[in-house]
Amino acid sequence: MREDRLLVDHKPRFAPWLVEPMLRNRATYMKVAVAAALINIFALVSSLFTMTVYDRIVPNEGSSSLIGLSIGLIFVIIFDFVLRLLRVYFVDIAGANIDHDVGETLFAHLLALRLDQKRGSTGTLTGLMRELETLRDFFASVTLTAIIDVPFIIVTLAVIAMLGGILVVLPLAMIPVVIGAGLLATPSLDRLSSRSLGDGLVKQSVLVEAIGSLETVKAIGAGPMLSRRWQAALVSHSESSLGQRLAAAVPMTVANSASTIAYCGIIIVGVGLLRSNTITTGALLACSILCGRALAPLAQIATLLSRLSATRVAYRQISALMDTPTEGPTGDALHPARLEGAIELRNVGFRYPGAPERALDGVNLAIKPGERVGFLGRVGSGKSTLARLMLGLYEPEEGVVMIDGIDVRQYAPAQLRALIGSAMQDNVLIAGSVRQNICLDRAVVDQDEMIRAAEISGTHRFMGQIANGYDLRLADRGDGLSGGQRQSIAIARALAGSPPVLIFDEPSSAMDAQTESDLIARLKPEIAGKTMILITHRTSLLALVDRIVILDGGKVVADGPRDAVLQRLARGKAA
Ligand SMILES: Nc1ncnc2c1ncn2[C@@H]1O[C@H](COP(=O)(O)OP(=O)(O)OP(=O)(O)O)[C@@H](O)[C@H]1O
Repeated sequence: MREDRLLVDHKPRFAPWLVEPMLRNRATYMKVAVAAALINIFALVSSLFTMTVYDRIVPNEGSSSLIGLSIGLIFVIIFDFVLRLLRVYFVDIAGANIDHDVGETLFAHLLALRLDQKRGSTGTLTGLMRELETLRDFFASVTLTAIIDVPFIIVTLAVIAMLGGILVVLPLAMIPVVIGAGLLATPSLDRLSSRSLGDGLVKQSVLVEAIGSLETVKAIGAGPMLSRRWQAALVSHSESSLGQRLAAAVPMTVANSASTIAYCGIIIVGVGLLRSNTITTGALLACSILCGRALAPLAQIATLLSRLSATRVAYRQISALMDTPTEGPTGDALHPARLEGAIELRNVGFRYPGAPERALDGVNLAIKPGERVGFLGRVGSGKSTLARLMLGLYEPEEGVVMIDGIDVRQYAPAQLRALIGSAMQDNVLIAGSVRQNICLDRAVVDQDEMIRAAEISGTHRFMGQIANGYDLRLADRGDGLSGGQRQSIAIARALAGSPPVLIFDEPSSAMDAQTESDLIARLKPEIAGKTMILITHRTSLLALVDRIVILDGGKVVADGPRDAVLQRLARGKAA
């Protein structure tokens, strides 16, 4: 038997992404527990005060004792007030810390997600991230301290038994009723919370789609279709939310009614005991006050149970996201300081998740350091896919992609991509200034380097002439700039820092002929000695390359020196 078979795959019951931040805050939660314990003790004190006043002070008209007791009680009330504030403060601090730590881990995980493992639309993923708030609300809620109050139910009941004897049966009998109602409601609450979350995610995804592409939605008249989707999502979400709230109200209402029944029962039975002189008036009053105190945590537990369902559903969803594999090797990743720029694909086959056909099939290519290769091919022939595999954004299903003779999967993804300047087809810009979009907070890109890259790409022409041009804030995804301007900034971003490998996917598709030919002239000296992958439909750009590869249906159908391949293409067309 192989050794690794002997190892049991131990999966912790509670995920470390949540447990570790909670443990880090245990000192704060301890303070909350101490405050809650003292609040419970003070609650006992105030009921004993009532009993003492009725039984000892009222019959004896002892004014000095009453003044003494009142002063003592004032101190208790002040302490109780301060402790209650502190309890809220500490719970809030712990909740905020947990929210911060979990949020950070989750965002880092989201950025490292393997693209082939990404499930759901952008809206669904953003909705899922919002579930963090449900977790935070739970850990930052004072209701959570009801758990600490639970052991004090026994203490309070013991005091009721001491003062009122048989009267303790009444609150005691209500405990299973409240717990039973809570337990009965839990399965439906779980189901409804889960449905409500799912409906909320659908709503979010319609919203993100509509807002993200508002211009297109209006231009193509997709508004009515999206409105119908939005209506359906609204109806479904409000139905499930209503059900969730109703199911949560049942145990809470049962807890309130149980408390009233126990209180009235204590008064009715207590009057009988009073007549038979079994208890004193003070004891009866103290018992009625304590009955409310004993059952209050149960009402809070009922509230907690409803929150717990929503929290459990959010936890499961976030856990599923956290369990999604991230990119990069499982062992120690390679962090190369520089790259030579050799790229090799050996028998590479690739299929997008769920796609019926392979996007790449049996691709073999060897690109030497400093070689500049143009990729041509029809729409959907696999050119962009090839670039994505070189960047390690996707892993091949078959074969291997190597950079400098090392499988791309062995590199730390962020480090590899820092050494490859890429301008992909959709050249999305990030909200922020033009400077931020070019520099991306990289230490290697200072102001001079930014301007150098911007001059080559042509960005300096339109940004350098506006006052504060580089600090011009771009809206979401670079809206507000023309397609060609966005492409120019994306090229500057790729060139900044002078990476040894460049991958350009249709870099000039939105540029006019003059802008493009100026760009080609400025790029020529810049790309000397660098490995370049240039995907294009424009023959003018081929002036930058010395070799051409043609793809068709995910396969290499031609590969050779630029002029020879172009001649063959021209002959083929002429024939
Ligand atoms: N994210 C994706 N998920 C599923 N299939 C995809 C995805 N991206 C591309 N494809 C499919 O993979 C195939 C190759 O696409 P690719 O984008 O590599 O083509 P291309 O040669 O770059 O095309 P174009 O010239 O239009 O940019 C196509 O059939 C396409 O439908």
